[in-house]
Formats: sequence, structure tokens, C-alpha cells
Amino acid sequence: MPRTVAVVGGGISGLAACYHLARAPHPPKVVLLEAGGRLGGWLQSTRTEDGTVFEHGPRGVRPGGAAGADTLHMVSELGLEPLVLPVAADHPASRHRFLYANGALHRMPSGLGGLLRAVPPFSRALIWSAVRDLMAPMGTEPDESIHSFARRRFGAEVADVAVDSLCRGVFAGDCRQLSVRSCFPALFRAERTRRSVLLGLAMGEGRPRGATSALVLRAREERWTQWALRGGMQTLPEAIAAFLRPRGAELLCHAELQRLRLRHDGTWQVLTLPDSTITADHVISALPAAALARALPPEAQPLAQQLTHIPAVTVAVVNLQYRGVTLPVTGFGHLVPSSEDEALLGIVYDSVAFPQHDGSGSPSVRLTVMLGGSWFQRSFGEPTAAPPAVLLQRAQRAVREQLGVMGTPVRSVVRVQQSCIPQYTLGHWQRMERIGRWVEEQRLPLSLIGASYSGVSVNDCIASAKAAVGRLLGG
Ligand SMILES: Cc1cc2nc3c(=O)[nH]c(=O)nc-3n(C[C@H](O)[C@H](O)[C@H](O)COP(=O)(O)OP(=O)(O)OC[C@H]3O[C@@H](n4cnc5c(N)ncnc54)[C@H](O)[C@@H]3O)c2cc1C
Ligand SMILES: C=Cc1c2[nH]c(c1C)Cc1[nH]c(c(CCC(=O)O)c1C)Cc1[nH]c(c(C)c1CCC(=O)O)Cc1[nH]c(c(C)c1C=C)C2
Repeated sequence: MPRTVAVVGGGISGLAACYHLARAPHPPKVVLLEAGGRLGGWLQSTRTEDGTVFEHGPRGVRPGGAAGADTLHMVSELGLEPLVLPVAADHPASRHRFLYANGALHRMPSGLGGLLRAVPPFSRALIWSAVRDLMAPMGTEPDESIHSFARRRFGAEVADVAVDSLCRGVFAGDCRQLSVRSCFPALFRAERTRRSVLLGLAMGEGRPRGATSALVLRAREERWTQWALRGGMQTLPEAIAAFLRPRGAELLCHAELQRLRLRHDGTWQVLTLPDSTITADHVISALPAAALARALPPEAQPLAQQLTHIPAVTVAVVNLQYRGVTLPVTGFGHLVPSSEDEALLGIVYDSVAFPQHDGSGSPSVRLTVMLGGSWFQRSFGEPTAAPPAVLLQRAQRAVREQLGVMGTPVRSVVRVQQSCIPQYTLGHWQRMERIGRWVEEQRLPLSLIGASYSGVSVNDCIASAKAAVGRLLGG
């Protein structure tokens, strides 16, 4: 049992690790080191004086699956239940998602009717893609790009338009480079176990359902598809920090990990900027893979080498608030396939899912335009030098052209979120295996958690933290 655990990285993964360490029957001393001046990582919300909330990172969390249930359980243990803003399955934000293709908005087909008819932008009824999936032979490669997998199972149009857009709306990434095995493991397993993706998904995997608490049961009964928190997603890291401080955890901001040194007695010397050293029996890294690679000692170069092969893309997040306008459609938002416009990933209609965050005063519409991702550099140049005014104009133009919203926003915020979404490219599973094997063989007192490894969603990050603490403390 380690006496001192240093957790590096104060995003949701690092905070969740501290939370689970602090709740152990015999908790170790916990020191969290965060480079920036605030905790929460990509969970960033701007709150204005009139109650408007703008999200610059995640805006909704899924309640489903074991990880979704565990997150909700933590939310209720933190006393946040009164602040939860649920979105039920029959809400327009759950039922309607759109694609902007061939210069027009199209509702993504849903239900049997949507499958049987040819619905633009698709030239054929999607039922033919489903039939193809039932007939197509099983893949044999250990990994495949998401595009190649989707093309093989569902046909070129589904791959080029629907799946291309989906990958932009989750990973801000290019489905021709991303790995199906690592990005959508359930789809990969469904094909391998049932020979058909749709059949495999329909039959389910009989996986564990996670924690049960009143909030989890409520989410199931009320059929939530996502939830957020009053005051924005940043409320979650703030609540975890408030839980940790009275329990003696040291939460240090402006403490950037510079170098890890393994001492002869098997403990770590953790060197931070500006100029401080702590000793820890175990380090939990909740850093982006590249940041950890830079801090590892020379003898851990084989590990650093693997970590540098996990890239991340930059997304410009442009929040806009308009007054006196109406949207032409109601739903979660729309995605734009790369063939239509590489630079413009999609637009979230924030006011539809969470009108509670529109603020007081005359009715307003909040939108978030997401730009760049895998195509950032090609479209806008170096992320550090991309002028906010150019990004704002590009976002406003998209709102005018794609939604017909003509006015000038009353508020706007532009954030260039550098290297914010890790990309699990082809062969990611092998890199993960090599990393795991090396850490085990060397008996390094090091755990790797966070979005760089096995899932980018908030739920995945929290689940990776819980699992690592369980392994460390023998839970
Ligand atoms: C625009 C956007 C939209 C998203 N939308 C959703 C969504 O709708 N739903 C969803 O579930 N997920 C969403 N996500 C994904 C999810 O928010 C992230 O994957 C998750 O927050 C990552 O958390 P993390 O703690 O692993 O990493 P991070 O948030 O990156 O935290 C890492 C922390 O480490 C710190 N750090 C870096 N280097 C050092 C160092 N050397 N020393 C000390 N500290 C260091 C950083 O400052 C940061 O605070 C979205 C992400 C983005 C960017
Ligand atoms: C337009 C770009 C983006 C939008 N959201 C994100 C980007 C890059 C980031 C993002 N969105 C989701 C996740 C978490 C993944 C998860 O497993 O939960 C991340 C990192 C959720 C999500 N968003 C969309 C889908 C299909 C999902 C997966 C979960 C779910 O089905 O709810 C689609 C989508 N994202 C955006 C829009 C406008 C959109 C659809 C209209 C914005």
C-alpha cells in the first residue's frame, strides 16, 4: 500500500483518481499537481452575470452503461443531484440530429420509416446498408480504419457521409486514420462475435451495469440520454475539489511536472516548475500522453517512445449568443461531413438541450461552432497563431449559411483548445499493449489514466481513474 500518491494532471481524470483515493478505507496521502491556474482540464464553463453559461469543452454526459452509472453515482455522492439537468429520450435534443450536406440541413434518419425510405443526403434507403451488414463476411485484420470498416460493412455512402461526420462529432478526427478497434470497440467486438455489427449491437454484450443509486435508477426510469450540471460542466471538478480539500488532499495549481526520477529505493522524485520536489511511492499520470513522455527519465525511453505516438488534435470552440432569432430546426445540432467543408466540424444548438443556461433577459439562442480538428492546420495554420477574429468570422459565416441566422451575436467567446482530443489511430491497441507490458515488466510504480488511452468521454476518463485506483489499492 503506497503511503504517498502523486497524481499529475488536474483534469477530470486526475480529480476522479484523487476522489477514489480519498474514499479508500485507509487513504494514502494524496498530492495533485496541476500545471495551470485552475482545476478541471477541458471541463471549462464561462458563467456571465445574467446567468448565461458557455461550455468550452464537454456539454453533456451520457448516463448509460457501467461507466455512465458510476459517474452519476459519484455525482450524487458529491451532493450534486439538485444541479443535474437531464435530457430525456423524447426531448428534441435526443431525437433530432442533423447533417449539413449538399448545401442543406438533413435530419438523420431514425426509426423504421427512416430506414425504409431513401432519405437525403443518402441516395438509397439505409435498409440496404443494414442488409449488407448482415451478409458481409467478417473482417480478419487485427485492426482497421473506421472508414474501411464502415465501407466494408455498410457501403461507401454511409462511410463517406454518416461515419465521416460521426468521427468529426466525437473525435474531431478523420475516420480514414482512426482505429475502429480502439475508437468504437463495441462495433469491432460485435462484428467479431456475431459476424454482423447490427446483430451484435442488438444482442448486447451482457456487460456489468455499474453502480446503483437513486440517481442512476431515476436516469433509467426517466430514460435520460444525457445530462449536464447547472452552472456548467465545470461545476463537477469544483465539487470534487471541495470534497477533497477537507479530507487532507493537497491540490496544487501552477505546479507543472517537469521530470520524474526513479530513486534506488523504488520511490519517485517528482520535480515540478517552479522549482519544487516531492517524493511519492506511486505516481498516477492523468496527463496527455505527450506531456508524460516529456517528463519521463532516460531509462523509460521505450515507454516515452510509445507515448509520443498518441497524437491529439486542436479544436476551435466558438460560443455565440443571439437575441431575437429562431433556428430553422430543433435538435441537438448538426454535423458537417469533411467532403462538404473540412474546417467546419459542426454546430451544437446549446439552447435546445439546456435552455436553463440561456440567462435572464429577452430570449436568446446559444450555439457552439466547432472548427478544425484533424483539419486545423490545413484550414487555419499553426494553432498558437490562429487569429481569434478569423475563427469568429468563420463561425458566424457558418451560422448564416447553414442555419440562416443573420443577426450579429450579442456575445461571443473564441477558444483554441490545443491538442484537446487524443486520436486513437490505427494500431493504438498494440501501443497500449506495449505500454502496459513495459510498465509491468519494469515494475514501475506508475499508473496511466485519462483520455489518451482508452476512451475520450468524461465517463471513460472517470472510469479509467476508478480502475487504476482499484488496482493500486487492491480494491
Ligand atoms: C471541445 C470538447 C468537447 C467535448 N465534448 C464532450 C462531450 O460532450 N461529452 C464527453 O463525455 N466528453 C467530451 N469531451 C471529452 C472530454 O471532455 C475530455 O476527453 C476529458 O475532459 C479529458 O480529461 P482528462 O482529465 O483526461 O484530460 P485533460 O482535461 O486534458 O486534463 C489534463 C490536465 O493536465 C494538465 N497538465 C498538462 N501538462 C501538465 C504537466 N506537465 N504537469 C501538470 N499538469 C499538466 C492540464 O493543464 C490539464 O488540466 C470533449 C472535449 C473537448 C475538448
Ligand atoms: C462537432 C464537433 C464535436 C461535437 N462534440 C464533440 C466534437 C469534436 C466532442 C464530443 N462529443 C461527444 C463526445 C463524447 C463521446 C462519448 O462517447 O460520449 C465527445 C468527445 C458526444 C457525442 N456527440 C455526438 C455523438 C454521436 C456523440 C457520442 C455520444 C452520443 O451518441 O450522444 C454528435 C455530435 N457532436 C457534436 C454535434 C454537433 C453532434 C451531432 C449533431 C459536437
